[in-house]
Amino acid sequence: MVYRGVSLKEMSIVFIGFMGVGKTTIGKAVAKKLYRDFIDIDAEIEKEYGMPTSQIFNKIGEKAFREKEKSVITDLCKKKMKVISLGGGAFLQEEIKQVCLENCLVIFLDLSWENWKERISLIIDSRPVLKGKSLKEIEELFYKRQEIYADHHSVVSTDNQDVEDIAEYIVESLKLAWELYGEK
Ligand SMILES: Nc1ncnc2c1ncn2[C@@H]1O[C@H](COP(=O)(O)OP(=O)(O)OP(=O)(O)O)[C@@H](O)[C@H]1O
Ligand SMILES: O=C(O)C1=C[C@@H](O)[C@@H](O)[C@H](O)C1
Ligand SMILES: [Mg+2]
Repeated sequence: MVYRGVSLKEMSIVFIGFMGVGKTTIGKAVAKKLYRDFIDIDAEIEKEYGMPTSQIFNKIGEKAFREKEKSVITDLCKKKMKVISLGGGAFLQEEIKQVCLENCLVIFLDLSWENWKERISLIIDSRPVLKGKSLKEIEELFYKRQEIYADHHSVVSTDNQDVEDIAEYIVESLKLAWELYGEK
């Protein structure tokens, strides 16, 4: 399969999903196993502004963050052979969704609410969107956000599995797809 001159095997892989499901952690592990460059979109934005996401939200505002998120993703997802982890809110923007689905293999990392809420203390301080929200409000956001992740090429359930096992499963699935549908 070749699309716009890019073979299935060359296509960049994009991870999507709610905050804290493990896009950055798993993306990094998958990139290492595939000997590919890893790009974390939040880290790219933070590098450009020279400050962490919470400060960008506080000092410059969410609107500017979202604009930067769109331009960074639009540029980077056209590159080949990368593993790219998006921020949890990136797919709120239709343009981002379209450009990723057209140029990359989009993998949705799915985690149940029951498993997700065990992880809250690990991420609450660094995710401005969660700050000041009650557990009930976060649960509502969690379920509402599932709609934006519904458009993807593949889904991987990550409940009760460690990072290494998930990354290994993804790499093996990719190799099978490349073998079955890749050009000879
Ligand atoms: N499979 C896993 N099992 C246990 N802990 C995990 C797993 N995957 C990720 N974590 C932990 O959960 C936390 C959040 O992971 P990570 O930063 O990768 O999430 P994310 O999806 O990139 O979030 P965001 O959308 O906010 O960027 C980290 O502390 C990470 O170590
Ligand atoms: O889900 C979200 O809206 C966000 C997730 C993070 O990855 C960051 O992109 C930022 O904190 C916003
Ligand atoms: Mg991340």
